[in-house]
Amino acid sequence: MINIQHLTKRFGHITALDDVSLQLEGNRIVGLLGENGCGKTTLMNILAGMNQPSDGHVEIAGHAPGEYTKSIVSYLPDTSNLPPRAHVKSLIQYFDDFFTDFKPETCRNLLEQFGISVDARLNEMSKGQREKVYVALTMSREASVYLLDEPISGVDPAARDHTLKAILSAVRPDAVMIIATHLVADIEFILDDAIFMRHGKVLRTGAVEDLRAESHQSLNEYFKEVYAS
Ligand SMILES: Nc1ncnc2c1ncn2[C@@H]1O[C@H](COP(=O)(O)OP(=O)(O)OP(=O)(O)O)[C@@H](O)[C@H]1O
Repeated sequence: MINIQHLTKRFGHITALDDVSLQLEGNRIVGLLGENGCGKTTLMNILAGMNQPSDGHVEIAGHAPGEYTKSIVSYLPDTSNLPPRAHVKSLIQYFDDFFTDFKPETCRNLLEQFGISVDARLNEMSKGQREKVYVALTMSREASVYLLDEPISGVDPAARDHTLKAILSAVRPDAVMIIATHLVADIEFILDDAIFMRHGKVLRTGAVEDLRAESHQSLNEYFKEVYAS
């Protein structure tokens, strides 16, 4: 589904991504993990068609990121550009007008599970509630690729499991979902694969089950060990 070959992204003298190659199949949930500034958001932005590679090659379902891939990629960026004064119901309408694969009923259902009224305004909500609105909107597209950048960092720990289960209930079975996060302990139970990044490079990649078996520890413990060294 996603083929990345020798991808490099430079911002002036900063190399945010350095010769990254990855192949990601459908029907997988992938954790994109690593320290601050290691290139996770840059990679997501390139896959979402919001930023251009400096070098290398990216294909999603056989197409370079652009108009077509935007129609099959549902992206939840780490900072929202949705109008803060908008009511949730207007955002549902906006997504419905803009994305042909958007399912308003799925969105209302998710919001109900999160206990969020469609009459509420974004700027009247807490950070965690706003994140849940963004999750509901993003997951209500019948996309082939879901890109979630820190989707639950503002959600309180007690509600994270519930939010992640709601995400899982909405993801299309043949889709690939990439979740960039620092919250490895909270999220590892839903991951099939993990990508560890450092300084713009892929440090380690593999099935979470294999990483746990090889290291004899949880993904979170293994993650801490790798980044402590
Ligand atoms: N528009 C930009 N202009 C200049 N440098 C940038 C830009 N975007 C990202 N960078 C730099 O590229 C590197 C990677 O940033 P990126 O946001 O991809 O990291 P990240 O892994 O998502 O970090 P975090 O976990 O803190 O969100 C950093 O050194 C950052 O300063």
